Amino acid sequence: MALKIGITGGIGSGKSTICKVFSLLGAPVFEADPVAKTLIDTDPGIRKGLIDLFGPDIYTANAGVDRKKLASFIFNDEIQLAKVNALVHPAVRAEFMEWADSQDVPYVIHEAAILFESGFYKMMDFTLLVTAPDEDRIKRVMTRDGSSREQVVERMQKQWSDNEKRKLATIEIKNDNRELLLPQIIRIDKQLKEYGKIW
Ligand SMILES: CC(C)(COP(=O)(O)OP(=O)(O)OC[C@H]1O[C@@H](n2cnc3c(N)ncnc32)[C@H](O)[C@@H]1O)[C@@H](O)C(=O)NCCC(=O)NCCS
Ligand SMILES: Nc1ncnc2c1ncn2[C@@H]1O[C@H](COP(=O)(O)OP(=O)(O)OP(=O)(O)O)[C@@H](O)[C@H]1O
Repeated sequence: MALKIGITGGIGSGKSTICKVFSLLGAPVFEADPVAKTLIDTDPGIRKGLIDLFGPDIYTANAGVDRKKLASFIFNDEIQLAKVNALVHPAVRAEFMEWADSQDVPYVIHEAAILFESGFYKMMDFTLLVTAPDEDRIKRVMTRDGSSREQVVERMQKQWSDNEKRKLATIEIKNDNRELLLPQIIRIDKQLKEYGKIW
C-alpha cells in the first residue's frame, strides 16, 4: 500500500508548483479542492444537503453551485462553514482513500489548502508544509490571478498561520528563493521512495 503524503501551505506558497515536480518524479497527486468542487456540483447527497441549508437558489440553472453565494454564506459564518464541510469532506475523504488504495507506487500525494484545518492530515503518514514569505506570496498571487493586494491579504488572514501549521507538519519545504527548491524536493522524494519500499 502506498504511503499517504499530505501537502499544504498558505495561498501562493507554491503547493501546486511543488506538486507538479513530485508528479514529474512519479508520484500520483490527488488535488482535494477540485475534487470537492466537482462533488458539490454532482453528488446528489451533497446537493440535497446544500439545498436544505441554503435553499434551491444555491445552485444555478446550469446545475453548478453558485460559488459567490456559497462563499458569502460560509466564509463569514463558522457554523455554516462547519455544516458544509461536514457534508463535503467525508465524500472527499472516501474518494481519496479509494484512489490511494488503487495506486501501486511507494507514495501518493494529497494536496489540500486546508489539510490541517479539515483534520485530513490525520489520515496521512507524513505531511509537508510549503512556506514562503508573505510578501512573496502576495506578489505571486497578484501576478497569477490578477487579484488586488487587499484581496490576497484578506484570504491570507482567514487561513491558519504558518506557525500554527508547523506544529502539525512533518517536514517544511521552503519556497523562498533563498533555499533551492529542487534539491529539497528531490531529497524528500528519495527518502519517501526508500521508506515506501519497506513500508
Ligand atoms: C465556497 C467556494 C465556492 C468559494 O469559492 P472561491 O473561488 O471564492 O474561493 P476558493 O475556492 O479559491 O477558496 C479560497 C480559500 O478559502 C479557503 N477554503 C475553501 N474552502 C474551504 C472550506 N471548505 N473550509 C475552510 N476553508 C476553505 C481556503 O483557504 C482557500 O484557499 C469554494 O471555496 C468551495 O467550493 N469550497 C468547498 C470545497 C472545499 O471544501 N475545498 C477545500 C478542500 S477539501
Ligand atoms: N519560487 C517561486 N518563485 C517565483 N514564483 C513562484 C515560485 N513558486 C511558485 N511561484 C508562482 O507563484 C504562483 C503561486 O504558486 P502556486 O499556484 O503553486 O501556489 P499554491 O500554494 O498552489 O496557491 P493557492 O493556494 O492559491 O492555490 C504561481 O503562479 C507560481 O508559478
